[in-house]
Amino acid sequence: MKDFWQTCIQRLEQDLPPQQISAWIRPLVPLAFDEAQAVLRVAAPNRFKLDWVRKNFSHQIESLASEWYARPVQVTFELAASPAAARPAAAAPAGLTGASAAVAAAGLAAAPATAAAPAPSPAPAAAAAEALHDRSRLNADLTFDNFVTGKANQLARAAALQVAENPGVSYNPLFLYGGVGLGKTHLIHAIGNALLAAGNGARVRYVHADQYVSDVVKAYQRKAFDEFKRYYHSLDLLLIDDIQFFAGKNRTQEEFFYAFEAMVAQRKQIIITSDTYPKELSNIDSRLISRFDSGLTVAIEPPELEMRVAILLRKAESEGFAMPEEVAFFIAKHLRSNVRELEGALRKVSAYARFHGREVLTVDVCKDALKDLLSVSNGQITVENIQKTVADFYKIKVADMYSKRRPANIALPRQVAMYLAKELTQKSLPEIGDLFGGRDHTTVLHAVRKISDARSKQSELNHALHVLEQTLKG
Ligand SMILES: Nc1ncnc2c1ncn2[C@@H]1O[C@H](COP(=O)(O)OP(=O)(O)OP(=O)(O)O)[C@@H](O)[C@H]1O
Repeated sequence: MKDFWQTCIQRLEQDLPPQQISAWIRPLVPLAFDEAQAVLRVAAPNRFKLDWVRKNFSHQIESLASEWYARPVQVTFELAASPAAARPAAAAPAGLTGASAAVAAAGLAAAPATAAAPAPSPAPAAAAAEALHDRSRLNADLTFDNFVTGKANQLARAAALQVAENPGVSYNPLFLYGGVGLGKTHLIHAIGNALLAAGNGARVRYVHADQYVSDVVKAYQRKAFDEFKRYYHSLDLLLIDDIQFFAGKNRTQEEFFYAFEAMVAQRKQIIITSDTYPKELSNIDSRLISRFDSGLTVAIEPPELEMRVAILLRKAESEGFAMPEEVAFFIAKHLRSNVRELEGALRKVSAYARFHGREVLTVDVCKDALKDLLSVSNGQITVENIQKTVADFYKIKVADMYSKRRPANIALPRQVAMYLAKELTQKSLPEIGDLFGGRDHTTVLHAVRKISDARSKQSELNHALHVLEQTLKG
């Protein structure tokens, strides 16, 4: 068993970052392998790690064990100091269920010394870890392990991992921005969860910007600003989601400014998410905007096709739902805007297949299940629609799209709209020119080339185009 465990760690080291190995895998202790039942018992040091490992790594460990023992092996996890781990295993202890009970009843070898000392349950360390976790308001399901990576988010993920490993040191603040449903919230929970799991008692708090605003209001009403300040300033990691909701909330912005200054001065980590990059935030104090931009600002882009397929396959697998690749490709080709939309589609397809008793999921079944979603996403995009959306986005008048005026603040949006018209509609260059106030087709061609070239070099323009495409595709 020891040989297996060593190999298992080595194999996991090839797939997982070192931080995850030291946080999750090394603290585990293999207790015994029951030959008759093909069950491997593994102890985790506290309840939090136990739940996490069971949820995120049991699958990988099980398949490695099955490979090693050349038959299907079940892995069960238990608390290291729990009576189950300590018992010499003559009879199943009360409260144990399923495989653990079977294993205990089957009579296993005595647990190793680390796990053998009888201890009162629950272990104090586990209780403390749980309490920290509850206070943090983190969702334990959102981890690095189940965050699918692709071109669209690899930078953001790398920065997030770096910050989770060296909080307060590498990038402070870390500012993540991107459109709806692209995984910003997921990623910041993953950072918080990783930090908690490292088990050094860090004080972590996730808060949505709206909640922070209402905390400020409550502190104001109760005249409890000192307490409010003490709490926020004492955190080691503050994760604040959707900061654009601070717009126009002056008192909130002021309080946040003080919290920000205090935390950064003490090398406490702040991570912020937003739907746009700092300079584009409206109604936010310029002092704050410059602070937001003073660490590392990274975009999360909408996922590309391959990544959308990978997300669908991964999510289907984790829900025990068999999805053929061609079905995943079909969904991913039609639903392009964000991950939340993909999750919704997956739920629909799986419910539909279950309801109609379809065991084998085909593209036709999928078309039926997603009829509504697909008709919306295939809705016609018109040049008029593009002109209006782009004008709103850049805060100019729609009439400027056809006018002959050429100041820079109008010329760029107009070129963007021409580019999108070429990309998203079937119209020819002369037809697009006509719709832009009777311009020549070479003007349109110039705009298309210019924007397409600029988008590959300027990440802000690229992001703006993604947002516009997402809006237009609904
Ligand atoms: N790369 C990814 N891998 C796996 N799941 C993802 C990924 N990106 C997003 N998700 C999932 O998609 C859903 C939406 O993501 P999330 O809530 O993090 O988006 P968001 O960017 O914070 O959006 P909003 O701005 O609307 O709050 C979540 O269930 C999340 O777990």
